[in-house]
Amino acid sequence: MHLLMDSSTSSSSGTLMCPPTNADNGSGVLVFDTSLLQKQVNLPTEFIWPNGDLVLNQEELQEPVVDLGGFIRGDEKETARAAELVRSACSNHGFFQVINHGVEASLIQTVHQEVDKIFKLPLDKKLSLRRKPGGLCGYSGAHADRYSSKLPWKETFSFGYSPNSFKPVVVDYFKSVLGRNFEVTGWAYQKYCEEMSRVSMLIFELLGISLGIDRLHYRNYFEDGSSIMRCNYYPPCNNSSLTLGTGPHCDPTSLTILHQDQVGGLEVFANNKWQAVRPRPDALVINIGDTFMALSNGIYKSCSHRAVVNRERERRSLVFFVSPKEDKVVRPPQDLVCREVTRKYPDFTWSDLLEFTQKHYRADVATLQSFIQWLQLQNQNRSSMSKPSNF
Ligand SMILES: C=C1C[C@]23C[C@H]1CC[C@H]2[C@]1(C)CCC[C@@](C)(C(=O)O)[C@H]1[C@@H]3C(=O)O
Ligand SMILES: O=C(O)CCC(=O)C(=O)O
Ligand SMILES: [Fe+2]
Repeated sequence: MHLLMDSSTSSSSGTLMCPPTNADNGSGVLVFDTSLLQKQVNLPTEFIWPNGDLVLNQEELQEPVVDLGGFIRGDEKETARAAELVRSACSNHGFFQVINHGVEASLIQTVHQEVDKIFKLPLDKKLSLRRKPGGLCGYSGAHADRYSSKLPWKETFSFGYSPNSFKPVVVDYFKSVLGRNFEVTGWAYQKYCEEMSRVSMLIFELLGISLGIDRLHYRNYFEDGSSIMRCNYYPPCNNSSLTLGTGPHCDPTSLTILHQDQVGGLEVFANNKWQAVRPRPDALVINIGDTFMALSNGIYKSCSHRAVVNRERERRSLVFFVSPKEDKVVRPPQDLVCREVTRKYPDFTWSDLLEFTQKHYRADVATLQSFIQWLQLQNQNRSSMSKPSNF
């Protein structure tokens, strides 16, 4: 593999050298060079994950496939049936697939093809698009600019989307970072994000119905939300059994809408074992994130999942993460709290949780619990600072 490092740092993998690129800490940054890495026999230690995270999947997840057609048409019986499937999936592990969602197959196909235009760019061009420290938008190779162990075997390209903008924000982003040649690509992703946002609103309505609260409650709450779109590219890996494309984690966001190609690799930890999500070209995979778990007072689950890599085949996935507007308080509706008697999580904002995952904590399976503890500590410190001192 080919980790380029600064000359003052030695690597376990025998790497090429380049000047330090991380101006912040001057320690040098590993570079995920896919043209070289596939030729290497041994996997560099930076990419090796602990055995506990690598346990093989045993079977396929039996998640419901929810037909949205009847709900979109306003058919009451079919809506009730869809809501019941959503309720049972979300009370258990938080994963389900949706079909007849109204997103054109040709649009999904186009955005998958466009992924290659980004990841097949020359390495130096991709590095010039790298996401800034503490930020989320841009290119990342194995997250090597942020971490030095348990590196994910993937490249990502991420950008923001907000539903109520009057400007085509995605097109503008593509044009500004990649130039005019990427205007068409930008439009494909703009349309895809608009469609994902539309589907997310349908799902929020179904979630409201399934929880027996005002059906528009979550839909209205997320109307001015903020989203992150991420393209994932997982190159083939000779040592695929030692590494992971995305390590075990719960999404810190509220709702995730994912489309994976036919290679497959998404796995969910449910009923005490890893289970594969079968790829379906016509379906979108939906899962509940930590913020929605808090918004449902813990009734709906955000569950651990990961992406394994393939020995022979490259894999692509498109992920749309939905979150509330940054400063909006994350608090479950009163109806749910009354039913459950107690609040499971304190109030927080998405902006606090986002900052936690970008500055203080590497998102994993315990992000929400760790964040709540951190928040409580911050609040204690703040209140002790504001108390009059007796010395
Ligand atoms: C708030 C976020 C943190 C991550 C990007 C967004 C949405 C999901 C998060 C992530 C994908 C969860 C898995 C681990 C992670 C580090 C990754 O492998 O990409 C996460 C993201 C991140 O911090 O980049
Ligand atoms: O690529 C996948 O299938 C999973 C990616 C994922 O879980 C994520 O990006 O949060
Ligand atoms: Fe995820």
